[in-house]
Amino acid sequence: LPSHSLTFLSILLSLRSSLCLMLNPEKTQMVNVVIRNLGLPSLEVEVGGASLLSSSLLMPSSFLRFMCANDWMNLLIKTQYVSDEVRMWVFEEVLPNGEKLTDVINKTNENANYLPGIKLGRNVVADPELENAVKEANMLVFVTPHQFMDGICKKLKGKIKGEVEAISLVKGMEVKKEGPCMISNLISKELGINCSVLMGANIANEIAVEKFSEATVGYRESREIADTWVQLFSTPYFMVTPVRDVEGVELCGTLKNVVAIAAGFVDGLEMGNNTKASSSNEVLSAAIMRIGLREMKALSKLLFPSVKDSTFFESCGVADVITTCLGGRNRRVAEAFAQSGGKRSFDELEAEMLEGQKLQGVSTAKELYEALNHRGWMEMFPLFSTVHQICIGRLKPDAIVNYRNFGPNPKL
Ligand SMILES: NC(=O)c1ccc[n+]([C@@H]2O[C@H](COP(=O)([O-])OP(=O)(O)OC[C@H]3O[C@@H](n4cnc5c(N)ncnc54)[C@H](O)[C@@H]3O)[C@@H](O)[C@H]2O)c1
Ligand SMILES: O=P(O)(O)OC[C@H](O)CO
Repeated sequence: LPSHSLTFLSILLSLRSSLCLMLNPEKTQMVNVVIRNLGLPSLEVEVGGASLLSSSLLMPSSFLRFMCANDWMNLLIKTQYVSDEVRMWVFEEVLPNGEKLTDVINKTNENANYLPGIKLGRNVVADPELENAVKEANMLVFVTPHQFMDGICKKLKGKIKGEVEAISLVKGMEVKKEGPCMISNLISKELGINCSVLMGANIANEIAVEKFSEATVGYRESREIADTWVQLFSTPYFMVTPVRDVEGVELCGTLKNVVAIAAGFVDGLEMGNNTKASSSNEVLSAAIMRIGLREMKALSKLLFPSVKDSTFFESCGVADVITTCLGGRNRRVAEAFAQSGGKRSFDELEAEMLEGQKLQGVSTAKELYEALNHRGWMEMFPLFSTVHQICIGRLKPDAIVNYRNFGPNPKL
């Protein structure tokens, strides 16, 4: 698998193969949860055991569960430090040898599809039954490609009981008739529970090898809940900062994927050019990142006036834009798309290059385009709208460097 498949903390939420961690606070003094995105990265979480888990806000009972599927989630599942059973919801797949993915995980402690070579804790149990996996949960972590979240929430509706807190690592949005719906909102509305978010510059394969990185927890009201998530995910090499701005943090994680597609187009346009001048490419990439960040901030504040400027300087903001535009899957596949002159479709390239992992930026660009169109904001966001039009073949990839479209916009 491509190393970055770890899909970050989305681990916690992605449903490709979801996970549930069940921790018994009475037995657990210190819980270290290692989260791995699809292939490499791992995120270690230290939990102040009893004190954290017995927080009245979070856990009337004693179960912490992670619902995730793939990369990111699998990192979390490297829970050899968790004393009790860890249940992980896994989107069932049949491997080429005919075995079920969940059987293989339970037999070998390895996710052969999305995290090969990494031993999960012996207490990790892969569960293909979504409802069973979340039973008795009072902390839920969602990490799944955003396109599956609506279906997952519908299946879970009415099944989540009691005092439950959720956190979403999913970078993406749903567009409903009434406008864009952030995934944390979808979870809150469908399941009737509070949902925080965790976003940041987190390429799975780098986290897998425990390179230092940061993330931002966006919370709504309770600092106590935010601190609990921060404690849960923080490790010496994974620094988590709480910010009271759920929408701002989540929109950063969502919109940066569209900027990364634009950055990939720029890189792809250079391919085949023997005189490729890295300096000019860097200049162009920097321009795309700056323009993208400006559109991210402007749109976020238009949608939610409460969004804070300072959020864009957290890991979820400028850092994730840089990381994804330099090293993410969205950038890589968009580069291949531009190299083909737009002749190969994103679906084809995704299947060929990502081996089961899912691109977020292309569908988000479409959703964004619909939302901008619906509100009459298209002209205010030329980068966002150009990306979608290139993706569907209405414009050629080199439209991304039509700087006249991206000049100063007094409305932003
Ligand atoms: N990989 C990273 O580096 C990374 C980092 C940060 C955030 N994220 C975010 O995490 C989220 C999940 O991304 P990912 O990279 O872990 O996933 P992915 O892109 O690797 O997608 C594959 C996952 O989708 C699941 N899946 C496939 N079909 C499904 C279905 N019908 N229903 C439910 N699940 C299905 C598979 O089981 C597998 O776990 C995304 O929002 C992503 O933006 C990823
Ligand atoms: O590989 P990408 O493009 O999905 O990006 C992964 C993460 O979101 C980077 O923070």
